[in-house]
Amino acid sequence: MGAPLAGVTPIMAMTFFGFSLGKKLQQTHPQEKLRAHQVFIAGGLSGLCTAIIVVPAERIKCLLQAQANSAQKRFSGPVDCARQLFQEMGLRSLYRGTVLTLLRDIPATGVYFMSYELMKEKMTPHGGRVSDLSVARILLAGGVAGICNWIVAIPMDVLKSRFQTAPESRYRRVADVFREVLRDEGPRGLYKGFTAAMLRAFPANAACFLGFEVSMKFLNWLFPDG
Ligand SMILES: CC(=O)O[C@H](CC(=O)[O-])C[N+](C)(C)C
Repeated sequence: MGAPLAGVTPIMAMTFFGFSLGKKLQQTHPQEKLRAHQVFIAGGLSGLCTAIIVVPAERIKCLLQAQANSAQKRFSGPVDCARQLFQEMGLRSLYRGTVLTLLRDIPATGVYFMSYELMKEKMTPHGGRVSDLSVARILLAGGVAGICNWIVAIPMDVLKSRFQTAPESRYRRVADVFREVLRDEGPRGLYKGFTAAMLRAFPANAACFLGFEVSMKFLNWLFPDG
């Protein structure tokens, strides 16, 4: 539990940093409202930026989860796992699964932020301000964004987890893992874990966006000109 929790904070910080950078790069002035496809692009950039933390964090998480279900204990914990991977094959081993993570997170994070912004806009009363939305509406928008994110992310997430936990020699290319899942389980195999991901997605992301909005309000109150 400790390791995933310790990983979530920098990942979410990087997620929101990448998104805000993606928005700034497309705006001509700070108040400019972006169109839906521009919000998607900003989210995609966020997915790209987070890969630097997400890939090794998930490689370690997936290996430890796989080990928990087997009799053989190769790693004593996350730090030992990182150390062993690095000693064996350097950064290349820690960053195994980068392509699949990018294929998952660039589109999924684009959809994540786009659906959140669209939901907030749709729920804003005519003539009202998006920034005045109630807590319940922010929770709803965040929860729906989490669901949309996972609908897009799940197939690549299934492939990525398999790829990251397999012995180095098992798959030569990313396409090999895709072919294997389709051959053994059919297209349904790409949606393994769908229900569990959905059950977690709504509350986790509702809370995440509420935390983000509250922190932003607090920071804007502390530094009104910042
Ligand atoms: C795939 C993933 O980590 O999704 C995040 C939401 C969640 O439920 O964990 C969102 N994001 C990729 C934007 C960090």
